[in-house]
Amino acid sequence: WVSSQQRPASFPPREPSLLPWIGSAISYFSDPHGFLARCHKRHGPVFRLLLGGRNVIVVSSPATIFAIYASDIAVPGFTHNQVFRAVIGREQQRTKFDLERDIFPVLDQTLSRRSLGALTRSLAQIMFAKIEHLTQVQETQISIMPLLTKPLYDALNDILLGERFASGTFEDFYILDASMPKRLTGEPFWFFPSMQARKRIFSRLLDYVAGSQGENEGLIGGKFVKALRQSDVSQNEQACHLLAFVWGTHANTQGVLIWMFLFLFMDPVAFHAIRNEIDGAIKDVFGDLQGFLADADPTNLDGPHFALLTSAIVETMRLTVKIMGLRVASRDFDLKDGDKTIRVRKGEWLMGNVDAAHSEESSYPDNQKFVYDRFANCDQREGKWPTEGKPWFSMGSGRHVCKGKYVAMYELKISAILFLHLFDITPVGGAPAPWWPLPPQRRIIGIPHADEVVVQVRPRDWTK
Ligand code: HEM
Repeated sequence: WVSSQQRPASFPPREPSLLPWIGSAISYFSDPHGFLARCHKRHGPVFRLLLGGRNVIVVSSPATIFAIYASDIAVPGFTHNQVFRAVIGREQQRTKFDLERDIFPVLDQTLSRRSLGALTRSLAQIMFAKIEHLTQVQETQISIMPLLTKPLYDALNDILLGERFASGTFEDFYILDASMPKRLTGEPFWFFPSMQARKRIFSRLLDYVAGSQGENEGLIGGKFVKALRQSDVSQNEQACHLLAFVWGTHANTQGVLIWMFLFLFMDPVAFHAIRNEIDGAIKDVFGDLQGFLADADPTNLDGPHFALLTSAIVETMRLTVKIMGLRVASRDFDLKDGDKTIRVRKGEWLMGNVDAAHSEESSYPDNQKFVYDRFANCDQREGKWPTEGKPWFSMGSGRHVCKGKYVAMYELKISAILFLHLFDITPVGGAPAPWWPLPPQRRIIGIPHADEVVVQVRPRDWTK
């Protein structure tokens, strides 16, 4: 007792665990957000955990999370290899191909805000063509997931990969994606349906790479295949890389889109305010729907005309996207946390507690609530992200900020505008269930899967 009294208190404090090697992994993976919140309460904003043999330092203050993401000493620990392994079910084969070196520059070039024009010229039109038939029927009942995300999935594949991979894989993608939380954390699961679904998408991608039609096929697909071929990657392995890319392109955007509509169903005031804003902007900025379809450039969707919609999108992400990008220290270094210094050792893992940052009461009063106009008065001039200066990490930040940040925002806006402008959408069975907040057992590390909600879709009167 005496010696423990004399030992200097270690900083950061360590969360005790009885299990060697496993440490706190079971508590963490069964309710990541709840577990971190309990540790935060016990130890304060910085603490250490043992997670499956890894020493992880968790920090919660936004300034320290920003510092980690900006640092070149803290390198991504949850890399693309892990996404590959989760989607494909095995490690990448060793080849000369390097995703960051060979494909990231293509993404930077194609998906940067400035070059988005080529992508955005047709997205609204292709999507409209895919949902126009719903304006001809009086009423239809359909699950919200395919309603909202299938047209977007098909349209984006058409643009990014080209016509040959434009349609026919949505249902299988959905089955595969549903198994991803378990695939990523290595939990056992009933894998047969998801393996079969993966096999079917894979065989489509194998045909795609075998019949590749040159580097200009789609905005990214042709260049991706060319880079893989130049690195002597086999066709089988090429299809695997493309499959991991397809998952990364769609999964998060789909999750956010569904959650935004669920939040709007639960908040009729928000629903009507955003729809009024959309109707007004289509009239004032574009003249009518045809004008919008012809000219839905990202610059026309920024600014005050869509301030509420933009705000609702980033607010949906604040609540649902709390991806805690892990980093590994590539050498020893000192990390400042307010007036304290955290000594980080080479090989230690660092985790930003994004949940704590997104729940800061001083930045986000009533922080567990969906407040659709929370960001409406922030600076939303062209190209500005309304969360600048706020503790908001849904797209990461710093060196490895999301490469699809602008395209994702654009896709979400186009989808919301088309669906809210064209249709009345209501959950079947009257008053919607309170889908939020989620019970602890449904909180996962990525975006939680939303319930299957069946909605009634009716064309709005003006479409007749
Ligand atoms: C709402 C949709 C999306 C969300 C919430 C999202 C979220 C994120 C987050 C949080 C990170 C950083 C992870 C970390 O720090 O370790 C990230 C990275 C990345 N995202 Fe996204 N993402 C979305 C859409 C997209 C899309 C549409 C694409 C591609 C078309 C994309 C491509 C990437 C890539 C390539 C990276 C890795 C960047 C790097 O390591 O340098 N994302 N995303």
